[in-house]
Amino acid sequence: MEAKPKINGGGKDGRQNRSTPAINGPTNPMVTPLLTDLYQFTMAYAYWKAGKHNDRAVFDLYFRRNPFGGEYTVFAGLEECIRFIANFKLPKEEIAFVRECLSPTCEDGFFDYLGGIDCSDVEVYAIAEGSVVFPKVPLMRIEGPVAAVQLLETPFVNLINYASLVTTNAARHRFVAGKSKLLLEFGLRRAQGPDGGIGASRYCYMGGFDATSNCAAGKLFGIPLRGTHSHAFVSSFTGPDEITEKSLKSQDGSRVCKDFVSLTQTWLSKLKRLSLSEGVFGETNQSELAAFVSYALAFPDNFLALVDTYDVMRSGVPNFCAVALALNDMGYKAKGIRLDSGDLAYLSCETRKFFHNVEKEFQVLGFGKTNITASNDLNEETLDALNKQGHEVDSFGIGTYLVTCFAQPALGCVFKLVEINDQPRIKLSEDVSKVSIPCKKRSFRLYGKEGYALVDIMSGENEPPPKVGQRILCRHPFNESKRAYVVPQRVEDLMKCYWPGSAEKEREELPTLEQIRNHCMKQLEHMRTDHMRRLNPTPYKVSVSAKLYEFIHFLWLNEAPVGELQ
Ligand SMILES: Nc1ncnc2c1ncn2[C@@H]1O[C@H](COP(=O)(O)OP(=O)(O)OP(=O)(O)O)[C@@H](O)[C@H]1O
Ligand SMILES: O=P(O)(O)OC[C@H]1O[C@H](OP(=O)(O)OP(=O)(O)O)[C@H](O)[C@@H]1O
Ligand SMILES: O=C(O)c1cccnc1
Ligand SMILES: [Mg+2]
Repeated sequence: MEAKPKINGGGKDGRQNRSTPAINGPTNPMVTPLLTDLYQFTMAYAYWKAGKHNDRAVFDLYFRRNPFGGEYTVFAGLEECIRFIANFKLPKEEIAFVRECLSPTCEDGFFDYLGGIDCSDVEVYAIAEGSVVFPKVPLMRIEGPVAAVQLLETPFVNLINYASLVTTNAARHRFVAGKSKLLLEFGLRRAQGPDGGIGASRYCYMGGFDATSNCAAGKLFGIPLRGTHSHAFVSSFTGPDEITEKSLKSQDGSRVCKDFVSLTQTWLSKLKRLSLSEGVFGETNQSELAAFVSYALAFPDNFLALVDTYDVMRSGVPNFCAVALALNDMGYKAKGIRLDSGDLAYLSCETRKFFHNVEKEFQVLGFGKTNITASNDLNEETLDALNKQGHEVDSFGIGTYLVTCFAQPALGCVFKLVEINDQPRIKLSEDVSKVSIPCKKRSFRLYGKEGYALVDIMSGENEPPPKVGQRILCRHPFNESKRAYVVPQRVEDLMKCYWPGSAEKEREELPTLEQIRNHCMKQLEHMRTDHMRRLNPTPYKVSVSAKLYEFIHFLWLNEAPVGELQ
């Protein structure tokens, strides 16, 4: 079943002028400045008390490891961050609550200051939403007064984490399913709450799904809506006698079939008599047939049937074909079936054979190609297994594993201070992968001769950018021996300004969901397949310039105390 929702705008203002920032607030009204960790407010107070709150800070938002054992991630959630920052304001009631939560010794002046924060002097630079991204490279750089930017940490990380994780999950499912399959997101009932459900539908679409069953997401974001019907519909019928209104007007309106139930029964008998069905089925379930007939009478243009309530090959598929052939007599083309249990490879192949036989025996052109949708706890592994076995499924309905990100529940984005008052800062760790990369940086993607991305490189903000045709040394940020020269054929400057604050810069327009999705699909198509494969994918190289490398290690040694052996 297909529905075409009206797109209600989704808050795209399409304007670039900062003086008219008509950016809607976050999709979820629960996203307010209070949706943060208490320590952001306690730190804000301590910054304020120390007279440090307006120190100019630079934070990077990035993740450390790709999810799902893969070597790529899709960046998502940026629009929501910009909507949040564009409308950032602590109302009186929220300030009163913060006052209650903090120590009674906190001075009044701080709460006046909190009420005045509006992010008009915060700058946000980011990689385009829907881009393929890699560990350690900043997805976003947030600059501004340290206390204000600190308040953005938790909501920003929250808005990016699940969005990027589920978009990546969707992209991975798309990669395994292949381009030609229709992918339907069916996860709302299993998602982590209403926001998880709405977010999943939006970001799965971004990551390459074709449609969702979630009506609210269809209305909010203009995502195509699709659906079939459930087992309850089938089992709610007890037999053909239940059907009282049996007439059906033909598709062109020229004829009326007074008893569509009888027409279907006639077709069922013909199917039974066919040599093709010898031994395949005897008596089909008549209550199932009644359900299918009723559905066809309600939606003659959109007839589809869930065929596994009783027995797929002995009842569901023959019953479907009987109704579909009766509809064909009346000028309608049946849409297809859904399989929701059993061996989906085997059943889809058997069903396809049955459809082809019907086409041949009754000369119904195209019947063999009738759509087969499959669902039932599908995930990357089961899709991969079906591919290996060979199957005849055209569309996959995927819920639980997709939207809950069952294979990995969090991406692990972090928000780290990299510079304050023009002083680069570093966070050290015993675990090298957790050492932050200091400095206000720029990042570039360098493309090779064959058009594929070769490496991402970060450099200090004032370093000259890499140039096409000019050899540049790309160094692993922490491993001295890992380095390579690259002569880029194309250089892409990854970070754009999405919120200029008080800087005299153009604000990047927020693209529509459809544009982000297209960008995402294009980016994934241009990835080298060895980075994309499921088993042992090749890591994509993330590097720093020679100068930044030297500086990281200088700062590292500078900040790390020398141990003493006794
Ligand atoms: N050919 C196949 N190869 C690999 N996995 C499959 C194949 N067909 C189905 N699956 C998966 O196997 C699992 C079967 O689920 P389960 O064992 O619950 O049986 P079921 O078909 O749902 O049966 P029931 O009707 O009893 O619920 C699902 O996750 C499904 O996606
Ligand atoms: O399997 P998922 O990937 O989560 O896809 C969504 C599932 O939701 C529906 O039924 P539900 O699971 O509610 O009931 P069922 O398992 O008894 O069919 C549908 O029939 C799918 O099986
Ligand atoms: O439309 C469907 O078939 C559907 C929707 C949600 C969950 N399972 C199936
Ligand atoms: Mg199920």
